[in-house]
Amino acid sequence: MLRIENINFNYGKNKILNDCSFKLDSGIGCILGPNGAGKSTILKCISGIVPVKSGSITIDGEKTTQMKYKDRSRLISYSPQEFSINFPYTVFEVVLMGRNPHVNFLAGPSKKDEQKVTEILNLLKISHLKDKEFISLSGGQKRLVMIATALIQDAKLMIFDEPTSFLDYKNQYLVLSVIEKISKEMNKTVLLSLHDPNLAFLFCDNLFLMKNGKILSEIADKNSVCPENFQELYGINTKFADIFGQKVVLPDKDYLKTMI
Ligand SMILES: Nc1ncnc2c1ncn2[C@@H]1O[C@H](COP(=O)(O)OP(=O)(O)OP(=O)(O)O)[C@@H](O)[C@H]1O
Repeated sequence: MLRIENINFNYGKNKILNDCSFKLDSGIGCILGPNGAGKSTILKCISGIVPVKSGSITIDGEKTTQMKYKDRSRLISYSPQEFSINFPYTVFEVVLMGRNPHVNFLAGPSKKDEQKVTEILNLLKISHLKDKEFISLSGGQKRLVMIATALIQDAKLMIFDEPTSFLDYKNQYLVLSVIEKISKEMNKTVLLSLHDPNLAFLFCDNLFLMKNGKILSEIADKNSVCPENFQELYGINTKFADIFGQKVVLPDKDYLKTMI
């Protein structure tokens, strides 16, 4: 499905992405890595928000870098880490905008598009916010609305940059459960970034470990990730456990004490 081959990206003279390659065939893939590793940058490159300097990005064999904006928007949705909307749009209007790639410019959104907004707001349990102005919402509520806007775009590949940031304990699980449900039931491929490896173990099929603008391994089955990988990635010792059949990682507290 998604193939990233040797992509490079600079901000000015600073090399940010260095020959990154990986592939994601289906399901949910997660990029894990320390602050500043380049996670947001690579997601922006794949979404076409920023242009890659060299290398190739394809979806089902089609080069996305050469696509027109509207064609790419039907193929890839992108939910950013930060968002700002200054106009007093309601939540309903903001989510409806997610349908733009499918809407005929002259006819405007249809009743069916509006129905989809209601469905997605119900799915994310935020229908009570529908008439509120987006700018009046809390950080976590805004995050849920932006997730709804991405989901309604109905793209083949859905990209979410830290979809759990600002969300409370329950809503982190709710959002990832909705993403997982949509990925499974509607056969969507998802690429996201997270900071919590336990959420990644719980919801994601493949992990891509990223450090200093490089993907450390091209394909990382989550079952093969081990404490050595986390030592290389974050420079801390961790302990892995199996709890109720679920892989879990915890930092080694004795090791943490040696760091301070
Ligand atoms: N607009 C920009 N101009 C210049 N440098 C930038 C810009 N955006 C990001 N960078 C730099 O690119 C590098 C990678 O940033 P990026 O946001 O991709 O990392 P990240 O892994 O997503 O980090 P975090 O986990 O902290 O969100 C950092 O060194 C950052 O300072």
